[in-house]
Amino acid sequence: MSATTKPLLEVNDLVVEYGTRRKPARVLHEVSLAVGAGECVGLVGESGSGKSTLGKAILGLVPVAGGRISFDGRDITHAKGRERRALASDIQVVFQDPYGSLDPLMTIGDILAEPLATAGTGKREAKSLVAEMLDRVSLPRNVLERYPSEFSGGQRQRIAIARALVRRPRLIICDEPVSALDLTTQATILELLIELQRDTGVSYLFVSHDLGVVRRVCHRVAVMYRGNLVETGDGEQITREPQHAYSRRLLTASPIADPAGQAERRQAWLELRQESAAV
Ligand SMILES: Nc1ncnc2c1ncn2[C@@H]1O[C@H](COP(=O)(O)OP(=O)(O)OP(=O)(O)O)[C@@H](O)[C@H]1O
Repeated sequence: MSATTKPLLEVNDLVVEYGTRRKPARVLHEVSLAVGAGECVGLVGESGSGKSTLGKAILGLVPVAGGRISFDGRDITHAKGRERRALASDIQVVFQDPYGSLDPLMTIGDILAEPLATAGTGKREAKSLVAEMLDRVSLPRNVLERYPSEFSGGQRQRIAIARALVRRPRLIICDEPVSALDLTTQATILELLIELQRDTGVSYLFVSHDLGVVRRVCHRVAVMYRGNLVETGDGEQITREPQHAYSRRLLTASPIADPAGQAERRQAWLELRQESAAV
């Protein structure tokens, strides 16, 4: 991160513990990570390494036992109540399971309008924002009266992405957003996420156990192992010369997908960052 561009999200020495006060189980050990404006940072690691817990801590869904989380220079580590609700305008999430994350009793129209109603957006403006989001995720307007059960996994994930985007957040935590989908659908959703980032400048913290997926969409990659962040770098570099033994193992287990595309995407982001620093 250059001195001229401050990261949008900064996590410093973050500690999260589950269990009880008497018998705490530490699952994040002083984790530090930064995500710049318009950047996609991938968080990879095996199951149980603490990736989702880090995402949840940023969203305020688990208590923080130590360290600090800042968003746009503001300390949000222990934000609660009104302050936390207001943060929903800036930080949103897309979960892994497009079947469980959409309320089956709500129409798509209501699902997409709900975050706007919570934010106090007027009905007319909400209607036009919802229509715009449907266009962005390539869904027709006639889905509004229908229910989640009428859609495929990929279509549901498009709806979940539209819902995350509708308040125009600056950061989306994507928690394994494609791992419940078949390979072809994975590819189209990843393309959609890349395109949306290019068009809106939103940042992503992209959680995945799949290094191949992360390399495809992310400018930088952070590797987690047993609650520790063991390595951060660009995907190219981690693939070429992994520093940590665990990264080497992760690499051996991952098919290498599109290294040229990843390098190109990182370069584009670096150029964008330089341009915005120069303004
Ligand atoms: N609510 C909870 N209570 C107690 N322990 C938990 C809780 N949630 C997660 N853990 C434990 O915390 C550790 C980290 O879990 P976490 O879900 O963050 O890992 P992960 O890397 O996201 O794994 P996965 O890829 O399987 O989702 C694991 O050991 C898990 O068992």
